[in-house]
Amino acid sequence: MAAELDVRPTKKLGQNFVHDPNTVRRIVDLSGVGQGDHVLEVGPGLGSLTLGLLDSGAHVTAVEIDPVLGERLPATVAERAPEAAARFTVHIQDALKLAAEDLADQPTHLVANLPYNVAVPVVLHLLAELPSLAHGLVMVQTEVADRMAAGPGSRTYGVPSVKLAWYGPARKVAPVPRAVFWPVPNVDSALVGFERAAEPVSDADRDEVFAVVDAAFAQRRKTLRAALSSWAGSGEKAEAILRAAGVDPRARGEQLGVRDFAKIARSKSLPPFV
Ligand SMILES: C[S@@+](CC[C@H](N)C(=O)[O-])C[C@H]1O[C@@H](n2cnc3c(N)ncnc32)[C@H](O)[C@@H]1O
Repeated sequence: MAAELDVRPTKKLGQNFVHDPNTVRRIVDLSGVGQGDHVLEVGPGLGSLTLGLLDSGAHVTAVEIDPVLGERLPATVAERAPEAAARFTVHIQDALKLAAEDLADQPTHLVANLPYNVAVPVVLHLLAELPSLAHGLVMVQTEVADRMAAGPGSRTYGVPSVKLAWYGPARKVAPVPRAVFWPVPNVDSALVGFERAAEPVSDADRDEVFAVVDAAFAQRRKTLRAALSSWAGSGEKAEAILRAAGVDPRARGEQLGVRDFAKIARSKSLPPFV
């Protein structure tokens, strides 16, 4: 298909296309999407996953940054799946700038083979921007999949793990061999599934919680007392906030779960710290 379109994939946009129909079927099956579901696909590229998603009976809204690829998609769908054309929409746009009001419907599922360099920012942006998004299955670089799904205490636990956990649970679903892509990337891939939790983790302000997480992991080898001293205003203040939150000031960020980070943020927003 790529040769037919005279496409020259660019590394900058993470353009590695899945050409294996079994992999497409597997992703669609694992995503659980079907008749009547509303799917958001980021980076449809040449449309192999798009066609698989449409084949399930789902409505698909695709967001593609590359106009050369995006402008071809309606014709590809009309030719390969004419019965599904009415269930397909494409926006030629940066997914990192997508806003709820750009979309005519409210997607419930994110299913995507993501551009690897922006995979985590895209997922976090869409979860923040689209409250209707309840389920996700995304293909990312294996190391990123490990970071997204890691729990406290693990070597790969970090900012992506905690921020994703703010929205709900994430898990590494399956590895994907590099041979299914064209061009073949020099990294391995994996599928990550995530769900939005029915109840928020905490009523703390998300931006405040994320600020604590960023500060704690910016110096992950340091104790929380030291790592949070600038965020709090001083080491003494950091220690008092941590104690009020019931968190040991000598602990490190990598030992805390998302609820602990939320308690720390809450604690700073309450007297005597405000
Ligand atoms: C890994 S390829 C996946 C292509 C296709 N879904 C597949 O599986 O064959 C990533 C796609 O995301 C697009 N892309 C890159 N950055 C993007 C962004 N910020 N917003 C939307 N699409 C983007 C690329 O142009 C490319 O088509």
